[in-house]
Amino acid sequence: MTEHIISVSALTVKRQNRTILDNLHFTVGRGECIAILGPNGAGKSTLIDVLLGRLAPAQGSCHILQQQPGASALRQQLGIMLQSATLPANNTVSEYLHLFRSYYHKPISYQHALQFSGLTTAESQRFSELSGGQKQRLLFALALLGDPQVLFLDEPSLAMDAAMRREMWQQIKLLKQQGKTIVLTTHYLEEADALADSVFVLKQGQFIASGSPCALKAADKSSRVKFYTHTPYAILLSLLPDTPFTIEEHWVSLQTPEASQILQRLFAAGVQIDDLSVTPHSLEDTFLTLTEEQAA
Ligand SMILES: Nc1ncnc2c1ncn2[C@@H]1O[C@H](COP(=O)(O)OP(=O)(O)OP(=O)(O)O)[C@@H](O)[C@H]1O
Repeated sequence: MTEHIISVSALTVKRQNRTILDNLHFTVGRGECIAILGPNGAGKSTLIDVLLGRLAPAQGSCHILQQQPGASALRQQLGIMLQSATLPANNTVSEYLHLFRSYYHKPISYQHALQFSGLTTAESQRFSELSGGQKQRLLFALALLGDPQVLFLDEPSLAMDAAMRREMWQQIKLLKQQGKTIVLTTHYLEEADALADSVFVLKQGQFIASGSPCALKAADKSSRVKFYTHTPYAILLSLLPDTPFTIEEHWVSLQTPEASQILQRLFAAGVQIDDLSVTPHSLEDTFLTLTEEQAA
């Protein structure tokens, strides 16, 4: 049986009598990574606040390693990297790593932490002298210092360039293999696709979809079709009465589960099509479809 490191049941959170999280259920096993996705204001930070014991639920329960959120026994077991975190400007990378190591009973080695930070050549730089991405990398390394069982990563790769982001993804994958349980919130859907075993899409405090990134993408079978044509808008509209499409400088874009039927119809009507591309959905498309469907 899977060991549940995190279990959340019937969780409801209210602020000023307004329901912010509504009857959420989920579990996370050892070595699993879940990604919480959702548009602005969906309730992601609120959920993290509850899991960290900073906010009490109105109803339901949360347990992390069989403890209530906020329990002192959990402190050494959790690694937390929050989007809002910052550090005083004048201390160096090396000073921060030494200082934060001293907070833990069984910290990872200084060298190992430095490796996680990716700042081996910037050990003596002050926090204020680091780039946005380097600051994030340092905060990531600090979250790992106590060799935690559970990691909370809130927008971890914000401000990172593609190379730095991919390097951090590799490290997160290794941490999963070592059995760390990870709760990730991110706006980079590619990040959720690369790292998460399960994705939970939050909208107005409720999960509107959940599953593996593959399952979510497979459930949404539509593809994105794009082509170049000089056929007038009115003719395209008459051929595609039920398919929403956009046209911009002769480029037509549409999203449909029936790409081949639609293209056959256009070809049969003699529509001249150039530079055709039909691409399967990315997790981002699926996410947008889901959140737009709910809004509609
Ligand atoms: N301190 C607060 N008091 C009252 N309402 C709040 C408070 N903090 C957040 N909210 C409300 O709770 C809802 C969820 O906010 P939350 O910050 O959890 O969303 P989010 O998904 O993290 O958004 P974002 O992606 O923009 O960070 C929003 O409607 C927000 O206005």
